[in-house]
Amino acid sequence: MPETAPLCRDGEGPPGTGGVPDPAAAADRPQAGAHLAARAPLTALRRLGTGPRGLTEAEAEERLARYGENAPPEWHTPSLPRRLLRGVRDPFTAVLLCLAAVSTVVGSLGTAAVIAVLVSVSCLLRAGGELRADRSVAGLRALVAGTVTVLRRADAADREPESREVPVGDLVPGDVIRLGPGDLVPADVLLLRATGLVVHQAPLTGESQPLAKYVAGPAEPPPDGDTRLFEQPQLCFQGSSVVAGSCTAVVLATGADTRLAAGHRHRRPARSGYERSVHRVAWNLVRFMLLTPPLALAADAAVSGRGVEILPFAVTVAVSLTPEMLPVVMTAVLARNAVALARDRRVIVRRLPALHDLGAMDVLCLDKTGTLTEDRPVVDRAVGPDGTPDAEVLRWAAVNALWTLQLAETPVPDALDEAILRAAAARPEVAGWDEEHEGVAAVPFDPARRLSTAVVRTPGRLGTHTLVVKGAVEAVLERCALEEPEREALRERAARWADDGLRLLAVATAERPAPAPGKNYGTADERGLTFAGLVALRDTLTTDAPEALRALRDKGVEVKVLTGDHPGTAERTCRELGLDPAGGAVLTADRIDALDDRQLAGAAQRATLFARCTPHHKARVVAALRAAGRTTGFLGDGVNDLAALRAADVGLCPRDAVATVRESADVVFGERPFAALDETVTAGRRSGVSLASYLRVALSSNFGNALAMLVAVLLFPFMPMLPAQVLLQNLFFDAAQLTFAFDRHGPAALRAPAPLRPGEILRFVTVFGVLNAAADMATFAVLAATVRGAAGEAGQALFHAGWFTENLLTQAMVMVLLRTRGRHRHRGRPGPVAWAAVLLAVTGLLLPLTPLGPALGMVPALTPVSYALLAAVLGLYGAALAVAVRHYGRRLAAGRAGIGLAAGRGAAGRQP
Ligand SMILES: Nc1ncnc2c1ncn2[C@@H]1O[C@H](COP(=O)(O)OP(=O)(O)OP(=O)(O)O)[C@@H](O)[C@H]1O
Ligand SMILES: [Mg+2]
Repeated sequence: MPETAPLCRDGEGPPGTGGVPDPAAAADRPQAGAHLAARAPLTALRRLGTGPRGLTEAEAEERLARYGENAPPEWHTPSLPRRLLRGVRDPFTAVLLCLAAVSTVVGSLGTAAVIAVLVSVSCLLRAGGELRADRSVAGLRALVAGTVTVLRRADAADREPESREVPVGDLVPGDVIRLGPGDLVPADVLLLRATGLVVHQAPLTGESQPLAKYVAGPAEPPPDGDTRLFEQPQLCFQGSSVVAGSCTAVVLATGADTRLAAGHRHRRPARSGYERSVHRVAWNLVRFMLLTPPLALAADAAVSGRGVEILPFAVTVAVSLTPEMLPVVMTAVLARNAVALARDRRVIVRRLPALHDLGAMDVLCLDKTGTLTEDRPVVDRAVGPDGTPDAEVLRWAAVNALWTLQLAETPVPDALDEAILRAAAARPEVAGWDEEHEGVAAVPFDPARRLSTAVVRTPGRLGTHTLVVKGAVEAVLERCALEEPEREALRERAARWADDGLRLLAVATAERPAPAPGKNYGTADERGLTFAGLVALRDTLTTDAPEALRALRDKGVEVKVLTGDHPGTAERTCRELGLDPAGGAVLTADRIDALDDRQLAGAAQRATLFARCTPHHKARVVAALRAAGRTTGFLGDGVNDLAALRAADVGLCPRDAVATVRESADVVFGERPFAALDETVTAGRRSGVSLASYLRVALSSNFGNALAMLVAVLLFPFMPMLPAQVLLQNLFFDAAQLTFAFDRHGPAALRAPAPLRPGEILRFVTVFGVLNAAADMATFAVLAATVRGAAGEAGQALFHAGWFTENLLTQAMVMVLLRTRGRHRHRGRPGPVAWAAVLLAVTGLLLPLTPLGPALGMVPALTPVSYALLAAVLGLYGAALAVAVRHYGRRLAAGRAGIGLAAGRGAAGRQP
């Protein structure tokens, strides 16, 4: 806040009259355009058919029926047709559709039909998976749905409105609401009164700097037509969040009429680390796929010159390279784990890809107050400047708390204020504290300033006001008129108490002549204060935190604490949690300020505790950790955590977090966060490991096959497999791969973070794809030797049957062997993937023997010798795979990198 920021005076805002309902005006639905017209509060209230005392219950009910629910746009889940359409936008689907078009043009209608079936099945399965996941989360949405403080009257005769909490969805135009720090602006509103209000409008404007909002005084000219809508000081919009201060406002537009809803229709959400990883892998494949048909044609032209006759085959090779089921398996893996978390642990994953990021997370930053502690502070003692108990200190602290609450009209008091008010009410020695003073102005607590200030009339002294300031010890002491040694002594006393785990607030006062009418108090008046004393409070540790954090560290997730509190208090908390902050130095905000981003990246990795952080510091530390290549999670609950939560790879919060935090978090815990943290991380890792093993298997096998077929075109005067055969075996393989969504993993696989690394995956796919192609070449050699005797068509049918069988057998083998390394494998009964592999192998062996075989152009008439040779090729391939997996896994482990084959750490999607 700038030094000259005004401390708002009481009584600012519209006069408490008017509000005569104007039914005619109320009848026209308030549209977004009405915002601009509605600058003067009184006019707006009249046009909305309401008054400063809000609507009656009956009016609100009638309007709710008329305007509908005030649902934020992200609640509107897309319909099934829209989901299906979205599936078509996927790059693989797009390529497949192109290939289908080419097939149709060259008259290969069968191929086109098979591709159409593949695309439809994939889109349907994917949309179904998403729908299921959305439904399960929607069921829990009520659990985290926000409420808002609204002023309503029982009936028109009722003069005084009652302030009560209603679900955000029940808000209607004309409602008068109150907002405080951490609240999400639930609709488009016009301010009636505001005190130190600062809002963050990034979701609407992308502007990261918070903006002050206020009611322009009657003397101030109305903003001119050029002032952009979002910059108008008297308007706040749905989707913005209150960073500091408070206000009373009238609702102008709700639901689909808000600016956010209007903008939402045109915006695409940003990509997460996971999406970037998958995207990179996908585009590399697409490039290769697009290259395949021309490559096949060119190769053929060079060798045998069959021309367009071979085009259907070339298209088929490209199709066989496509992992059609990739989007399906990806969605299914994530959805299945998210649904299980919602059902079993009441954990809501609001953004599916966040589950992968959670599994990749290798450092978790935690807020202290309210997350690691209960945030139910109790006043322990209040002492004067000399360190002896002094009731006067508690009295001033209570006066500050009461008047900041009253004048700033914050809907809910913060925990420290509540504790002070409770203590003052219970202690006879401060009796009467709430009647002696009358408040004049106030600035509510702001985590960046770490202060709250109230101005009250001084009893018995007309024309004199008393400024009462309370806040963090350092922030208050630096504003007090004290000699340096004295200030230092007070700081030291505070540090000693903080070491005992006490939370501290300093209190100071100053008498000032009342300013002339029209002049306001400014933050510059908070200088030269008289130090009154300290209030010490106790807060208890969340009982299940130590155990949960230990479990997390055992799983390779580093834990760091980022707090706005005193370093001493925070250090004590860390020790009680079993985190040793002394190992790495404690970084305080002033030290963080002294470091540039690069230095901070190093320092942030070493430190465990970061104290006296403002919201900005918390976000900087998180960003620095990410820049250092760490996948960073943030768990917090307060307004001061919002920026950090947004800066993290994955943001987590408890259910009772402030509304803005809940709306920004990727994962919301429905019950105690620490009770479910371990399982949530494990679910994330399970997703990551499943996805990585699916990608390894599907891509290396497809790549190997495509490579082998391209080479075969060069070597043989006939096609190594007919298009229909390729497509059919592709279909079988795809179906088998769907089981990856249900894959099980041994505990060893889940012991370390499991990020998807596109670079590693592509390298793996290249190595194992070439190995796979080599096995296919060996198969070709055996088959070529076998069919040498059989002439023409019959020989080809034999060749085709042989390769069909061998190919499905190798794919089955790849499914089992490339999934996970030995000790990471699930022990016990074979899982769904193993069963699918068996089924695939059996299909490969038996299908050519059924009537379908000859219908597809396959005649299995291999000699026993050929069978023996093929078995040998298969055995050799299996052995080579096993050796390569072991070798590759060890190399990866040595390089501290992993794609689920080995333990590793690092950021998903950010390495080259
Ligand atoms: N209502 C209040 N009035 C005056 N000072 C306050 C108030 N609430 C907090 N403070 C002071 O400001 C400091 C910073 O508060 P902030 O809310 O940023 O973090 P915190 O609650 O201490 O810790 P955490 O970041 O772990 O939640 C507190 O440690 C306290 O000294
Ligand atoms: Mg907190």
